[in-house]
Amino acid sequence: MSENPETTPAGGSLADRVTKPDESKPTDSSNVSAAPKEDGASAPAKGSADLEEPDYTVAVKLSDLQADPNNPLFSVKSFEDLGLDARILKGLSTMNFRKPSKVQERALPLLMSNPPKNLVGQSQSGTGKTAAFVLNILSRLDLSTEQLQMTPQALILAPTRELARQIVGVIQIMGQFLEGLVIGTAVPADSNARPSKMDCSVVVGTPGTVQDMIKKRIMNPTGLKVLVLDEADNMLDQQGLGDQCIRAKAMIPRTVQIVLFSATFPAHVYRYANKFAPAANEITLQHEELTVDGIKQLYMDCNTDEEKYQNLVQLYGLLTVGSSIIFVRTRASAVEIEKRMVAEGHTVASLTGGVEGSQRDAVIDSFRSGEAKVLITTNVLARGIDVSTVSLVVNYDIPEEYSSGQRTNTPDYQTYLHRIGRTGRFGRIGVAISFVSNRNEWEMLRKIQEHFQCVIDRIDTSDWDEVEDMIKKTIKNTRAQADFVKSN
Ligand SMILES: Nc1ncnc2c1ncn2[C@@H]1O[C@H](COP(=O)(O)OP(=O)(O)OP(=O)(O)O)[C@@H](O)[C@H]1O
Repeated sequence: MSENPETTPAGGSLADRVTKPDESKPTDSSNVSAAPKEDGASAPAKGSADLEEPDYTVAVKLSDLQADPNNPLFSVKSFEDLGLDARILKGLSTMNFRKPSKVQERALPLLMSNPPKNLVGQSQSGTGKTAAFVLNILSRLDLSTEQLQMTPQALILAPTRELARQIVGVIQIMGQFLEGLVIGTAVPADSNARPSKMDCSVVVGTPGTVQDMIKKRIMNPTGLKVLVLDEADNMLDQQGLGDQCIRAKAMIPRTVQIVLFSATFPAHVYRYANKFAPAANEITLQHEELTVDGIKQLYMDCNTDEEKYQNLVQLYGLLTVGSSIIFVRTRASAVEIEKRMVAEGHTVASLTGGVEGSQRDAVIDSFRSGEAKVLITTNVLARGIDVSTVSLVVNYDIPEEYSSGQRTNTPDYQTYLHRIGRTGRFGRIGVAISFVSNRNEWEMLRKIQEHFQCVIDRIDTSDWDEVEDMIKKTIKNTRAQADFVKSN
């Protein structure tokens, strides 16, 4: 069992309802593009197909990547071919989604066929799994009466409040032309807030809060038709979350379509996933297929912990080229590094599970909007978070497996992959740098390369100008495979 030092606080009680401003009219586009800034994924505002990064050299267009059969974004069909409702197609077009990705093209027919079948779906980070499950849900909703609009028909569970809020943002935009669609967010409340009833068509939340709401009859589960677990391997495997998911599932109709998605499904969780979603259709990958070509993986030798810090400070100028996420092992070191860097005049923010409720929302929102460009965090944000401007990820500490609360010196392969996957989203280019300061970390890095059959190159820190040049050059190519393909 992989146990992260960070877990989502469970059992909060606030329902944060998001209701359409005017049910009779589709939300206007100014409202829509404002939404991701404060809440949802950053990409839908501009659309991944329509990068506006004028300073950067765009070497390969998204359409080229989507035409390459070896690319996870490849597809032969169009969204129209997938039989989606015209109002949903209109939502996709405002997001600038021109063609489905491979996982969308494969998953949607399996998800949308009748009678509904369960699905266990795997695809690389940043390849559009969210749209795959959201499109199925939107297609299955019956919003023909007010009562139906106010009764949850689909439930999406995610491991963190940040991811739940992000998914709400995606549904808001994708479903903006569906009259009567009401979305509820079920995440832990600030301590003084009162829960409001989940009178909505779709609920997105963290498992502890959802379970609590069903128990307290704040949420009525009897009309549910679809249950989605995003980051399903983590949800089923992580201490606490797994039990909460099972209890939530026991409270909802047995007839629901169960959909599990993740970039990773380690073997022991996969077997369990098949029990959770019986007789499911499956879309799976080999672990050598899991790394994303657009993410350039590097490492930096640091002799001591202090040298890790000094290298981070040296990198600061690069961290702010786009946006960056620094992953550390513990909440305490996130806070410590933040304090030290701020005291030295750098602008950084930190987000850990030690912070709660709306305070956490304020930090992630300022990171999404670009106000804060460097975010120091723990594994709490390793999964799912989609901020398209993130061009650099730093593993200040290499992610490690825990056993009975103790470190094991064994790399946490899944977390490594999810962490680096915060960059290089949907065909973009990103850089991931791991700091290595002792023999154990070196050994873990070696195992990671072996496991994923990938090469992690060393950065020579004897000449910082050169380091800067190399990283900048990589980051400035916004599309995956750009340089790698063209220069070879
Ligand atoms: N068909 C599409 N065309 C253009 N952009 C897309 C398409 N599908 C998804 N995207 C964009 O790609 C980005 C990544 O999508 P998403 O967050 O769903 O990835 P994911 O597979 O869930 O990744 P992770 O495993 O990290 O959670 C998002 O910004 C999304 O808006």
